[in-house]
Amino acid sequence: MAFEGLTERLQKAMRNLRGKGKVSEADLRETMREIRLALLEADVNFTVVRNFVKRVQERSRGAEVLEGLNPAQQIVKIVNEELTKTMGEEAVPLNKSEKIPTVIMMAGLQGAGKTTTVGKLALKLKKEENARPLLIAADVYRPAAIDQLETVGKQIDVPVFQQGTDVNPVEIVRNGMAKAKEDHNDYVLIDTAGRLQIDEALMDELKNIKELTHPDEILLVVDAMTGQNAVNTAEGFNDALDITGVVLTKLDGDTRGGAALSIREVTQKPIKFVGQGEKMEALDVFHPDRMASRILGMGDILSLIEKTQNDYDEKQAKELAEKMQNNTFGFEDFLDQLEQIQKMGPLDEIMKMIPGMANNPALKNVNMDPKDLEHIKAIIYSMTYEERNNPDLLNPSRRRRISRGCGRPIQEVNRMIKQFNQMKDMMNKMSNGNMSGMEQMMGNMGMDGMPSMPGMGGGLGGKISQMAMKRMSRKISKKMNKNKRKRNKKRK
Ligand SMILES: Nc1nc2c(ncn2[C@@H]2O[C@H](COP(=O)(O)OP(=O)(O)OP(=O)(O)O)[C@@H](O)[C@H]2O)c(=O)[nH]1
Repeated sequence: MAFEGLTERLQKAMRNLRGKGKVSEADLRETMREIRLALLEADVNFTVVRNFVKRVQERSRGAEVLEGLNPAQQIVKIVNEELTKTMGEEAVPLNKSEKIPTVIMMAGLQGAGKTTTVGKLALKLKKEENARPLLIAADVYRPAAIDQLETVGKQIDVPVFQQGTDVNPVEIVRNGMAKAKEDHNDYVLIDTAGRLQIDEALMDELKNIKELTHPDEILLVVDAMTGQNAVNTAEGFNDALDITGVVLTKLDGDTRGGAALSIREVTQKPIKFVGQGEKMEALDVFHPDRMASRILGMGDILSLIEKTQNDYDEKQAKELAEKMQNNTFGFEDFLDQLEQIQKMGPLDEIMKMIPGMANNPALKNVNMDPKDLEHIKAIIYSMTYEERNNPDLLNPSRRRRISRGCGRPIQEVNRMIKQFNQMKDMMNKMSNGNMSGMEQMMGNMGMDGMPSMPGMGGGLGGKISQMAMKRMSRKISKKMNKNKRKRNKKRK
């Protein structure tokens, strides 16, 4: 799971401050030492770590006294804000040309995910802007690369311009650009060659393509799993090409966090997108604040809502919310959800976006590996219609019948039903305004045991969660209104 170690270590560092009315200089030094080690272990660039810790330490010392926040809560808030700042404050949109086509040149080392990202970005533009992109295959050194781009193009139904491997790449790009003008494509995405390492010949070729096309974007694709190497690669490409942004791929893997946290500060270039899976849909805009929350294990509810909004219609979402609230969520709905979730990406990543779930031990028990999904479906298919809609009917003899029907062991049937009930219970609590998710988050952050706040469930931590909830609900309603406006506009 991405950032797992870092999240745990940062939470542990801040837990040391738990329950302290006043943070002594020694406490602060110890916490900063832990934070520094956590970041270094996550392969964050040394200078970035030094600057980060210095800023957090300075701000924590002179901790601006916020009404209602105790020192420990303030430090969590400072760490969150500084993590965000390190990654660039705000999401940076794609540069666009006033005249079509907008030219996006994609660069990166072999295997970083360049070709895949070209396809993902083209699909995103097509879906979100109704764009008509053209992809140009300019990697002539590996015939397989051209085939791969052709396959991607077919998959997303976007044309690919290619001239095989015998024509000079700059010439291919020149011809591809002419073709795009002729066909009035509004975007051109150029898939350039990759090498195992940065070399002069490659850089010269890329410079020539840059000179020819004056791209609006030069996006460097780097593999998040390679940590410091990704940062060094970004530095090298940036020196040669003056890139305009970075796409960080494979954030769905168990990357430690080094690349995400270092690239912006080292290169001064924004991370614009993140790749979070192999599927064509798995490309998301990079939001530094959401990534900071995710790293701190505070969840990323906004991205989760966006993901669901992309895949659900409003009616479905409303029905689901009602079912959660009335506790009438049954196995039929569960099947629907499983299929939706399968489309969104790996389940553990989705769950991590829910506040408090990142390091939740319960999550480790929610055993829904994609390969188990078919078994889960088989179990549900062996239930009668009544049983699916009223899981309380599932007594031992019915369970044995289901087990025989689907050919899965009874233990597995029992486990699945138990997990389903746990999930249902959690959904019901969260949707009925019982802030268990938020409480858990505060618990993880070492904020439990604080005096309880009137109007918020018992025994939870202080004002910061109230503030976070308010901010979050403001953001959510803003986002939903924006999406509504977009939809209305589309309808017109
Ligand atoms: N899990 C995961 N895999 C990814 C992601 N992006 C790309 N990949 C996979 O990484 C592998 C390499 O991706 P490519 O797109 O072929 O890489 P490339 O940079 O074009 O490589 P060359 O064509 O060899 O220069 C493929 O198996 C992709 O499916 C991602 O965000 N997550």
